[in-house]
Amino acid sequence: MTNSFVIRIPATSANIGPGFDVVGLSLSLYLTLTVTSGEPSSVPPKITYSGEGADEVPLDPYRNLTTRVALYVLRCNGHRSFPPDLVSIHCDNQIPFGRGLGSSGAAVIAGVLLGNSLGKLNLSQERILDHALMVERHPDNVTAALVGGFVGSYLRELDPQATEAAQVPLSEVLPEYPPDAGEGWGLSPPVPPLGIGHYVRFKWNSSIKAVAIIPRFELSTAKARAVLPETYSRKDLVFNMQRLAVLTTALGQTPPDPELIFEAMKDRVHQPYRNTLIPGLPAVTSLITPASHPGLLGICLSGAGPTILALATHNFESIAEKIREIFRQEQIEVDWKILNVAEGSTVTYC
Ligand SMILES: Nc1ncnc2c1ncn2[C@@H]1O[C@H](COP(=O)(O)OP(=O)(O)O)[C@@H](O)[C@H]1O
Ligand SMILES: N[C@@H](CCOP(=O)(O)O)C(=O)O
Repeated sequence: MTNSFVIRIPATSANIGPGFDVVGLSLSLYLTLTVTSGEPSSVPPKITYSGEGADEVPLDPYRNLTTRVALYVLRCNGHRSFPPDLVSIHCDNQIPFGRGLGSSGAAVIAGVLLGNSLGKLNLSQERILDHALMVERHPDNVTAALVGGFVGSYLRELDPQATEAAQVPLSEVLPEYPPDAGEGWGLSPPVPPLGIGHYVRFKWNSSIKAVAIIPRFELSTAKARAVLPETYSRKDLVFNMQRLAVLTTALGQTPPDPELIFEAMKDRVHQPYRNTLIPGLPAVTSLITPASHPGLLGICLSGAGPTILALATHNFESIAEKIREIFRQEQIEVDWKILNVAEGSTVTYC
């Protein structure tokens, strides 16, 4: 007899301008896993992909990010490997890789929910987040992907022992080899400390949609983090905090105030440093305004980029086409999509 369940995770846009590593917004593009169990066997589960990333993602369950995370969760909770009756996992992916739309955060949440379901672990939402934060160490994408909506989160300051447990290198959290291939496999993985991440959902005015303008090139989050400085001036931090404090309420107000939101989506902590990696970004954020494009509320880099996120209530197409024109001047082609704010992740048993 076969059983199956479906895991669905939304895309996310992190930062929304000033909220670097703090806020995230879930968006209506999805990573969907269909997981099938059947007769027990010693053969590893078969992984297949369709959609975004299908031609580049590893299909070996000991190398694929989602299944490695699932294995990590299983091993933290007393299961050595995948259950023998796990036959196949099909991933249908709408979230483009390396574009700042939270593909890796979605893959990580998918992995934690997969491990939780396969091991019948019944982990609380808080514990699910703890496991995800051992892998993706900034909370903005994973929290929004898990709970949905417009979300602010912080990492709790841990005691020295828990800090050590939460700082082990990713290669130890997610070793890449199969169970019989090395000494390290016998060791227990680092179990997440309790209550690493905490979050709150902000209100969101439902007339606001997100236009994602997606350049046709990838930029890894790691590379876009490597260009950021270690320290900031008080002036720049105050600039961002003032705007973030206003933004988290302004996007829930009716009607949304374009002038207030446009200024509140400005940033001095990450976008200026990422300009060099995303030709066209300075022009996009300075040339298109609510005055030039009625309906526009604000523009920011989505996550670590290169996608641009324009929040708007109408005139979506003209905003997107203007941004396309600016990128064309830099010889960069884009695709664009009008997205809604999405609900959080779901697991549905068939
Ligand atoms: N559905 C997925 N399954 C497996 N690996 C994935 C999946 N989505 C993303 N990844 C991995 O994450 C990488 C992209 O992560 P990252 O650089 O953080 O960009 P993003 O902004 O899309 O999260 C991909 O190149 C791939 O290695
Ligand atoms: N706060 C992070 C967000 C990265 O998001 P991603 O979708 O680009 O992975 C950052 O700005 O580095």
